[in-house]
Amino acid sequence: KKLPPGPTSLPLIGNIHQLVYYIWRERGVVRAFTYFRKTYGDVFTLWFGPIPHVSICDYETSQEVFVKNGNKYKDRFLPPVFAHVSDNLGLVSANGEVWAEMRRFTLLAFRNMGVGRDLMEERILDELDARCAEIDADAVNGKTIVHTSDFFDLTVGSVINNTLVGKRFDAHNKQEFLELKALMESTADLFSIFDLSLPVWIMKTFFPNRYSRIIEVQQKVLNFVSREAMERYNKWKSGEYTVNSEDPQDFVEAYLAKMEQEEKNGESSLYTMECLKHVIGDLWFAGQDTTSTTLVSGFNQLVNHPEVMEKCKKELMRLTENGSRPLRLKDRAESQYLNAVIAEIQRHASILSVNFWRINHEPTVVKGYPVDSGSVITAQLGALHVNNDIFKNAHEFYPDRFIENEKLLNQVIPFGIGKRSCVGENIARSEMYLMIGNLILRYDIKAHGSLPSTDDKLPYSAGKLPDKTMKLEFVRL
Ligand code: HEM
Repeated sequence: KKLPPGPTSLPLIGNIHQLVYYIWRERGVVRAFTYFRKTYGDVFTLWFGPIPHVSICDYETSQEVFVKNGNKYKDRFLPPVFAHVSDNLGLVSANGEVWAEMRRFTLLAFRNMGVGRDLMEERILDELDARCAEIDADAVNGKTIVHTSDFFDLTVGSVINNTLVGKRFDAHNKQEFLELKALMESTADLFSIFDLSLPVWIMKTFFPNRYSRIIEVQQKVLNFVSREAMERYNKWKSGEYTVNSEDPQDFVEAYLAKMEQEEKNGESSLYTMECLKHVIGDLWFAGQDTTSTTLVSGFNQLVNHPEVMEKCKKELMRLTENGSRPLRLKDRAESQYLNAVIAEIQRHASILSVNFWRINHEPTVVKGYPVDSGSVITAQLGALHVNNDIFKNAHEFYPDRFIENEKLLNQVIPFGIGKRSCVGENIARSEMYLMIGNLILRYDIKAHGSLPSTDDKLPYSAGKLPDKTMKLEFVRL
């Protein structure tokens, strides 16, 4: 096989033994990738059993491969059990026509719902106002103590739910959110490395109980997350509810409007309720924990760097005439320091230590190396964000690096790159800007008790996890 360089592989197991060894020696997955990058260059190959995985650890090559030649790398490479469970429906785990159609539709629906602009801004600010009212009501001697992770989980979950099915979570239906969150988390414990590598027929034949449990939990999650969409669909079919196709108020209404239109045209359609269940599940799953985790990781950094928060506050006070109005998305052009702080938060949070894989169906060339078809390829975002050649003293939390060199901002790509990059990027960027900015503007914020750790709590796994034990003290200004 023609492939970029990498450690010598063994038959059957490939480089798995070296990978395990270097993850252990370097004390983490991202550090092991950094070791391979330094040894073999920005593009290297690791064989996971019989399949070669090409990792790209620099921005320029990622841009060349996934943007300029993006059409060649559109398909996700999925563990067999994932492909089986998703049945090629939805967004994250679908490929081909279904994925392309659902992605196009989702981006259009988000745009029509005002994502990145005024309408979405209102939704986020309303949510934040409601949560801040709770903080203020709970204040004792002017101070409120809040569990950071619970706070952002609910705030972000509420924005997503409101966008998807038009319902926010508050004190009355918080239990519903907690149930959904617990269900989502139960799927994370469902798959071991072992399950991910087995062909489905082996699983069905030799581990039928495990197989049934995976299917059962997946169905339970999808049914729960899409229950309101199903209710509305049934009401629409029985004539109890009319779809507002001119101005859909949420994602489900936009989808039902599309179904109605396709039904009228009398063509066979990809827009089925089964597919909607998967799309909603994917948007919920990919959108809630990612954003909330980034915000928690960000506030862990901020309370450890009060001087950064102070500098932000000064900038935001100036932009909002001393806090007499909320910070808005239109302020982004003027808030260079807050923009730099968010970029530095995302660079450190960089939630995927191992990014999703794509498959190349035809022979290509990557950074001058020929790559045969059938390889698996990805931009390793975690390793890319700690590259000391690009981000000097990468381990330091130093937002000013982006003020000193604005071009560095482009090199931070936490939402991935190219055709399969994050569809929720604009929502997440709006949430982070408005939530971080307006909280700093409204409150003096400190850690309650000892300062949180800024280390990754799961360095040996595919995803990063910040210290989620921290509580924040809010004092209204
Ligand atoms: C800070 C928050 C977020 C981060 C860091 C993040 C990061 C990512 C990354 C790295 C990918 C994979 C890109 C690739 O394969 O190259 C992705 C995909 C995706 N994200 Fe996000 N995401 C965030 C928020 C959201 C939100 C708010 C939503 C939904 C509203 C969302 C929905 C999705 C979906 C559906 C995909 C799959 C896209 C596809 O396969 O075409 N994400 N995200």
